[in-house]
Amino acid sequence: MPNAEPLKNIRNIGISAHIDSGKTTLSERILYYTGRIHRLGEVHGDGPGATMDYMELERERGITITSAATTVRWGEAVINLIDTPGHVDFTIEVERSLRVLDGAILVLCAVGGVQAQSLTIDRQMRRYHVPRLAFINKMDRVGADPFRVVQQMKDRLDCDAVLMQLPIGREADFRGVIDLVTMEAVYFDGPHGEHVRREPIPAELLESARQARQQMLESLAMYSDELLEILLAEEEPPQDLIWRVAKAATCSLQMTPVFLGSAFKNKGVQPLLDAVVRLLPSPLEVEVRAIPPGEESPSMLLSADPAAPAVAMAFKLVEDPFGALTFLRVYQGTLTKGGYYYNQRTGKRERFGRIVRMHADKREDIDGATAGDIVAVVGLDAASGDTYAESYPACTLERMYIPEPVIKMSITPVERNSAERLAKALARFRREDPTLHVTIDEESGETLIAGMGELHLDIYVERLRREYGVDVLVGAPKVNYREAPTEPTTFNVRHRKQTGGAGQYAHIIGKMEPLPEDSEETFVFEECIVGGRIPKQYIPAIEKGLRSSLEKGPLAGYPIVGLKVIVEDGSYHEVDSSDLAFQICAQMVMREAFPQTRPVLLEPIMKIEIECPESAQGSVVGDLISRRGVVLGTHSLGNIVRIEGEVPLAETFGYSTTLRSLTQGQGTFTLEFSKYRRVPPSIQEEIILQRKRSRMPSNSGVSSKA
Ligand SMILES: Nc1nc2c(ncn2[C@@H]2O[C@H](COP(=O)(O)OP(=O)(O)OP(=O)(O)O)[C@@H](O)[C@H]2O)c(=O)[nH]1
Repeated sequence: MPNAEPLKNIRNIGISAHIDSGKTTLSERILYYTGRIHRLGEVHGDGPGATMDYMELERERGITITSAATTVRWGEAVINLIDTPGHVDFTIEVERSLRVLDGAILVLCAVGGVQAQSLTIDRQMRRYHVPRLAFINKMDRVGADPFRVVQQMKDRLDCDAVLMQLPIGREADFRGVIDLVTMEAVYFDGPHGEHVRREPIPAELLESARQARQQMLESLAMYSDELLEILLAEEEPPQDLIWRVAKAATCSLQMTPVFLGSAFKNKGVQPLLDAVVRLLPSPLEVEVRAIPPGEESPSMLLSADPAAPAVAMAFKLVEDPFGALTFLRVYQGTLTKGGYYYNQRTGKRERFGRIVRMHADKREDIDGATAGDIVAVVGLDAASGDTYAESYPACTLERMYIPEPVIKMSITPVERNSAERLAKALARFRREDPTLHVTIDEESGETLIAGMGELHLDIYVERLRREYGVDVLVGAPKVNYREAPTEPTTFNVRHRKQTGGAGQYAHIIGKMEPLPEDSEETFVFEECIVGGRIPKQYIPAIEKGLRSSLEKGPLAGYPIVGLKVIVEDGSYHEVDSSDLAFQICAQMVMREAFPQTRPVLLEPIMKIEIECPESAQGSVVGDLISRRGVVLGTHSLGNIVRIEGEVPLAETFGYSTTLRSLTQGQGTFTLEFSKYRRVPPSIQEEIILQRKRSRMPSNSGVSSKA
């Protein structure tokens, strides 16, 4: 029978955070304390590696590349746990996970505090309205300061972070936590901290615990008149009221409760799991709306009733030696083994022959799953974000936000006979990761891969070698520039072809202008033709002709963005006008008029965050400025400094090598696409010249630099 767990006991949570904050180590401890594994594997070191980093590459590089999913039990609760990567280049994994989860744990380093990726994760959690707890990890490290991290959460994440615990001891002396709700000291005994021991608070900490509790209660009272009145009457609030108020404020995203620990030193994990159950919502408490057929907005409220028609969303595709696995979140009704369900994108009816519950890379067969559950189905022909339902058309769930790629590079198989394996591998990666784009360069015939950053593409090059035995030569990374208008212009273009056979006639008059800088659109088409000067039937052909010309701009063949075209007038011929004639005329409009808008090249600007020893700050900042970068802020964290800035993507290739040498290997950085900005004129000329050279035929006798 489908999952018999009462929905109120299910928690679907993700663990997300900045690189190296300890998500995988925390996941490992959770698996251990919930009895899913009986041996702790460390992310680094010579052991077999952490269970959740099951890909060999993850074990070697000690990083989490793909989201691993697993289900654990904690008391009465069933927790579906997704461990997500911390690298901004794998943001799609985080997007995907947060999209289908009901709550999250935001892991922060007690030393590093709020770092670049924390900001990205925070934005993603808000985008998908995901309530979250914060776990300040690495409390055992030198320089651990939870109060500074809480203040950073308030300042940089603009969230009401409320400490629910106090540390007992600091750094190497970190021994446990004080539970400010129950006012108890909590210790973690045994070789792996598996025995939780609650004691009275040590006398020397009692006063600070009382003050911290008062601070916590006053913060919570902002969300509850009932609690406020009790505090004003100077009475002792009941614990269940404190938890109830904290849960309501957390689920409404008004507050972020903060817990402390050291996953590596096996401290603080069990109270965090208690908080997941107490403070994060069950699927019953999360309102999910779907988009009815033919509509734009999610107006259809889904029901958790197991008897309602099934609705589920595919959020992750993984192909492994046993076949294609599609991870699904069930939003309504029940999925049953052997049942048939329709893909709402393709309309195809598919049989769910095998339904499994996942534990990292192992699978457990089940007979079905109900609303709220996260399971995987074997052998579906799905794409990330697809909705499945019992009928067609039934509804679709909102699509995920898929960021555009900002960098591309060519890949050429070293051995000609591996071309087929290369194509198969890229098709698989593409299905799993919609932010990976694969195209063929029309001029060179090379295979181009495009993604979210150098690391994102490097990982795929490495996976090609390891998983498919395909070695590739990688071309220099190329920046996805854009071409944008800077001034308005008018146009009056006539297309007439009267040679033998059917003639062609089309005439379009109008204007084009730049879109506002902050516009989310890349192209807007409007028409305000009166009196049938151009019959309405030809308007779609005009738009089609204009859009077909956006792909290659006149400066250097890059896509055109930020353009608005308004067709105001024109004329047509009863016999010679046609869709084709107006489509050709529209292409002529772009060829003739767009250059008059004084277009410029735009380049992707990356948000960069660097952490390095204070002693290297001068040389790191100097190098960043030499890359046309700007420093937006620096924050001192003891002997480490965090430098925040912006830098053109084109100036960041190979930056990891430079940073390593500038900081004797101590520096780390994250790069995340921020916006497009105009290229300086001198560099624009150079890019256009290079582009022209690369397009010249090789026997042109003109030497072309690499
Ligand atoms: N001192 C200390 N080190 C920790 C703690 N938790 C994790 N680490 C170490 O920090 C490093 C990164 O840990 P991971 O668990 O891989 O971090 P992650 O966030 O999963 O990393 P990515 O997924 O690659 O972003 C490893 O060397 C861990 O052993 C902790 O509580 N204290």
